[in-house]
Amino acid sequence: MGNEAVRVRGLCKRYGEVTAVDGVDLDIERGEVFGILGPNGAGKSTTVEILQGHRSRDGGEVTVLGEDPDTAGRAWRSRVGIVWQDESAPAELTVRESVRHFARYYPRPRDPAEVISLVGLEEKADSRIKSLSGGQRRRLDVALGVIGSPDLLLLDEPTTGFDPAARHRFWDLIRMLAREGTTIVLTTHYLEEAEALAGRLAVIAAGRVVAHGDPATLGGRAEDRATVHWTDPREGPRSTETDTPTRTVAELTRRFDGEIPALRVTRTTLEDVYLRLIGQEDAR
Ligand SMILES: Nc1ncnc2c1ncn2[C@@H]1O[C@H](COP(=O)(O)OP(=O)(O)OP(=O)(O)O)[C@@H](O)[C@H]1O
Repeated sequence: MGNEAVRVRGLCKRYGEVTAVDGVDLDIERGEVFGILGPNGAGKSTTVEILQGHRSRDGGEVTVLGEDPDTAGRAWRSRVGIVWQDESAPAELTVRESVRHFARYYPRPRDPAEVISLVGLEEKADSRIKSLSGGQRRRLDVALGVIGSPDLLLLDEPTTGFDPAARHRFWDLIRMLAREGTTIVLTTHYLEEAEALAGRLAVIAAGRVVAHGDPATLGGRAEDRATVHWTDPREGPRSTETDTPTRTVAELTRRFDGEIPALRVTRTTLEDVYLRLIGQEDAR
């Protein structure tokens, strides 16, 4: 076994007539932050649940931290942190009680107070879970996912319902865990989140990987032309596509003899590329 945290070959999963996962291959290195994108119903959660060992598969090979999640035991489970789409910690417990409770399941847990602070729930530490807002509840889910100092953290839509500040705090937490060497696999519908966190991404549509790579070059993004936008005092807003935006800006600088009104240079966003990839799939 090499440096791989996750190796998946030809993964298939059916629910009755529905083929949810249809031949997925994934290679995720130890220490990577790996993002899985895709539309609703693409098969992302099913794939992550299979990696977690919480769902059986109909075909293919899966190795997670060197073991098959279908047969791996307690020691393996303690090395894999999970953030569910809907966690069900007992509603009557307080935040602090539940984090301490879950810490006891692990051989080398983090400090519960530290984890509560890392997810920004200090002020709610003594509140009962049932009194938390949706976003606070989700932050608790993240706390329960990281309390065991996992080697691999599997997060299914971890920031759904987070306000912008909580999302940025979560990103800081993920970056800290990544620096410590934790491998992180997360699904998300927020493309700026994928771009902020993931070193590599896979886009899944209709149960298949339709593209994978780093966010900067995914789907040919790096080869796309730039667009230079400016406002001409007589003609109004103008823009031009170009392979040489620096030259275009230099020409405009000469034309305007200095400052170019309302200058902007844009490139294809990850969202543009994603929608293009998904659009191609829809057209099939
Ligand atoms: N327990 C289940 N029983 C039957 N069908 C299921 C079950 N779970 C998922 N499916 C179906 O499998 C397909 C993939 O679902 P999955 O939840 O893996 O998608 P997803 O990419 O995570 O979607 P979302 O972004 O909406 O969370 C969908 O068509 C879904 O309806």
